[in-house]
Amino acid sequence: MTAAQPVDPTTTAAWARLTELAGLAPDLRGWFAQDPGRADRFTHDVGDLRVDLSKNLVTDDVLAALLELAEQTGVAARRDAMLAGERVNVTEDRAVLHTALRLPRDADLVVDGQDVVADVHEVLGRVYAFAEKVRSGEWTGVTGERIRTVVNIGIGGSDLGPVMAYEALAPYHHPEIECRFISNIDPTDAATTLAGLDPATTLFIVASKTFGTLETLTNARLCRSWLLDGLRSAGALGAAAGGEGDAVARHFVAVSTALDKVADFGIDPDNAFGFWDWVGGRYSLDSAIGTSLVVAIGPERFGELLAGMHAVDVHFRDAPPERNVPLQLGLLNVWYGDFLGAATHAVLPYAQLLHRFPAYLQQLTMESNGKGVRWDGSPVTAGTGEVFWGEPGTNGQHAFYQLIHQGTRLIPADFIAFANPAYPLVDGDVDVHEMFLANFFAQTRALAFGKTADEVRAEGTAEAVVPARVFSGNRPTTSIMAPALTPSVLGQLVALYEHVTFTQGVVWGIDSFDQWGVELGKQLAQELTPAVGGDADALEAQDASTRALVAYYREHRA
Ligand SMILES: O=P(O)(O)OC[C@H]1O[C@H](O)[C@H](O)[C@@H](O)[C@@H]1O
Repeated sequence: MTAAQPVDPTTTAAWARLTELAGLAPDLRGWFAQDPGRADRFTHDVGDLRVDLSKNLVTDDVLAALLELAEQTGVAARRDAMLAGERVNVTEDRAVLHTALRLPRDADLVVDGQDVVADVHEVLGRVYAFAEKVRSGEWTGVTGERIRTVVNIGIGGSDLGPVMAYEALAPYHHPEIECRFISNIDPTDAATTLAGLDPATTLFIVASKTFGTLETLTNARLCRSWLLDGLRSAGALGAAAGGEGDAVARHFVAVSTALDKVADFGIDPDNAFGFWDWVGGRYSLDSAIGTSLVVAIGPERFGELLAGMHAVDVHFRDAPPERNVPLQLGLLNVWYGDFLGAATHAVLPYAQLLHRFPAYLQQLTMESNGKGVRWDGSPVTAGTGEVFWGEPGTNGQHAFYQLIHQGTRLIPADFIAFANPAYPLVDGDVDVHEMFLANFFAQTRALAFGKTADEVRAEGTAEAVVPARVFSGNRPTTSIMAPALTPSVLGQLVALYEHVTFTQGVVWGIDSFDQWGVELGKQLAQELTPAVGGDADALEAQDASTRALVAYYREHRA
């Protein structure tokens, strides 16, 4: 079964009610002053995450209307359809089962007669066995030396998730193995990432769901040449019994749903780890796409990441709407985007280790919900897909927070922080992490409650400067805290945002699991390649601007 027709959210009674409520002026100062239970009532736990929604621009009435909107647009029914393996990815006619990747071994899920749980755990077992061999040094390169560097070659979902999680879990890395990541087709990426590496101790993981992505296959070929040239000039290629083939077999593994193409590339199918078309690229960190991460942190820790994700899946499935955190966060995003005019959403981790988390979320949220048609092909009826962006605190404070505090645009922000630092350091007798957290608490407070003109005057400020120093407040934030950034907590955060994204998509009637919008550029790049290379006819077929740009390139290249 595919999905029911999307409901037009703007025709629901809840939408009408929300439109009315959007006309009321927000008043976080007043709401907190009059309602001592507000912080408590708007704070929920999901797994190890404490999520405080109370500094959002919502009243009980708004929240109730948002929950009605979810009901009237069928969020729960579609969630259940997704979890059961129905083909909710309508435009690609596929099931959407990233949640199956973290089901425990004894769970039950049969889709189209296929035992999905058994399939998932079979591949997981192979990935774990491979990772253990690399970690223990049993897996060697052609010269018999252990692997010291793992280079993941992938892009989009085959890069952003693994990089983000590798960076986030630095304290859990194997001490003798470093992972690096090549994604961009800019040759600088391969050149700088490979610089200083020893081919004899380097292992490549070519990660591509389709195994047809130009960037990844080009980079994989560059790396293969680098490997073979390096081994040859070190006189090491002769050590490989099978010559080049054996070297590639010892130094290249692949992750893909297209195992036939992996074999065509020359990678031994025994060294390939599969996954399934029901895993979207941006939802694939917890599939074999995470192999580099498994090598880095080990199977046990990766298992904790999966368990953390599963805990949030269970919450999303079972928690009642009044306590369902991903559901409420998704609805809040709809509230800000469609009723209060927000076009962007900041994600501000107060954890340096999460420095790639906003970039990861950009693909998850924007490739999922940046759509103008609904899953039945009709145009969307409301604004969709806000721009996600962010940087770790406190760096952002000294850069763009000015605009969040005093600018004319509403920017809802998620603040993420941990009670325990990854690296506790003291400056004299000051705990630096405490200083860091004080900034997190201060920012969310300043944004919510601002500073009135009278408060500014009371500090003795000259009248002419008072307006510039006033903070309006009523700038919404969600605070997410956890005891520490463990693999489980990272998994919880990822699953949380996956379900936030899903919720928004359903309200808008969007297929959050296709990405047709990336295709045109890819197609035109292929068409343009001959023109860039000097083919006059191909150049002639271009528009005037593109012709001139290509001509500029050809005139100026060295
Ligand atoms: O994993 P691959 O098949 O190589 O795809 C890599 C990426 O490129 C595509 O164009 C999509 O936009 C992404 O969703 C995908 O993650």
